[in-house]
Amino acid sequence: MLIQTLKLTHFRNYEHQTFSFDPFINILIGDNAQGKTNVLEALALLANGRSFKTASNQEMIMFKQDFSVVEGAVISSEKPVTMKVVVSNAGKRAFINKKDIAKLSDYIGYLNVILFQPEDLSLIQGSPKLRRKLIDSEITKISPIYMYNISKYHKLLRERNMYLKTLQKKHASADAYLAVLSEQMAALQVDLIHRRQAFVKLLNDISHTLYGYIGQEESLSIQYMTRYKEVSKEAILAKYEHNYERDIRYATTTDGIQKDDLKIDLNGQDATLYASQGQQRSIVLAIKIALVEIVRQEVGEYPVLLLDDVLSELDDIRKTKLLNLIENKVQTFITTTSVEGIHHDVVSRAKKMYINHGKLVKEEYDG
Ligand SMILES: Nc1ncnc2c1ncn2[C@@H]1O[C@H](COP(=O)(O)OP(=O)(O)OP(=O)(O)O)[C@@H](O)[C@H]1O
Repeated sequence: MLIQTLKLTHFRNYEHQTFSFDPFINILIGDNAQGKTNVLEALALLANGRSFKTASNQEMIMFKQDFSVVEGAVISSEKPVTMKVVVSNAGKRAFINKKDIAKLSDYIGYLNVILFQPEDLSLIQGSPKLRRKLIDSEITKISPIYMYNISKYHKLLRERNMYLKTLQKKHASADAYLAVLSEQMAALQVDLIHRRQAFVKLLNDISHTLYGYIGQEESLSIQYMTRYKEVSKEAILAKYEHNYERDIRYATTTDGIQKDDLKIDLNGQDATLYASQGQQRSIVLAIKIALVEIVRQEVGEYPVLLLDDVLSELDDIRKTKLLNLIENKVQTFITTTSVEGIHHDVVSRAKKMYINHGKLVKEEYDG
């Protein structure tokens, strides 16, 4: 997959700006708060129909404007495709080859991006929510069925929690409606757990090898931890029924995949407790490159890699390993305040774009 051009209209601090990109390495250079990450956000919006920074449409629209437009010319499955997202306060509209696409699941898939930000370095020690978000967003990109089922599950979960509140207020016990919601959620969870397990198995296999390549000696293992001993509709439903009284008392669904997590170990020891800062960086790096590889395996093409200010967080060895692994294979966008610290070979081959106050002020290949 390749992004050839990007056109921004009233997007964040860009009034009107067009970019054309290198098939391999693109470096966006500029001082802080000039609009480098905004470009990556626009690319991810183009790919996924949603921002990685905000759920608010208003935030993406330039101050004092009513809408913003992000358009891109992309090569997907070896064919040229135009993708466009229009953001207004009324919502977002997405277009493929100028055709209005009503369902997000029909829009995504043309362009896959993997984002690596400094925040990702807290993946190991951060809350389980971060790790669930990672697997959910990555599986969603390669599986429209997962995307559909996970959003249906969250809708049911909200509905169930609201209904539990009603029952709590009325001092009522579980009834037929609660049973129906629980049954639907149990069935969906079986499917979602199986898909998460298959994805994490792939992630484990690939990142295990990559972790060794990065130069770490320990053995990395990543497992999906479900709270259910038996993953079947009957067993999950039985757990729900067992919890009815407690759920009503606290007006919340105590069990479910919204509580699951990843178990990350080094040589059999819990990485959240024992991994050093350097080991954690290597684990996250291995996971991110594994995600790139998973897209290639599942979709048949490499995704686009977005490295937001992350190179400065990696030491020279890890930086070199990362760049070697993606070299001449993966279209990559790097944001940085300075090219110092990025290997000279990489810089000289890259297209360098200088950003100042929401404008592309200079672009060049050499130097
Ligand atoms: N809706 C908006 N309208 C106009 N400007 C905006 C909007 N949203 C953000 N900005 C501006 O965008 C700039 C931030 O851009 P961005 O996050 O891309 O910075 P950056 O170049 O990546 O900086 P850093 O190196 O600090 O990460 C800020 O100046 C901010 O005021």
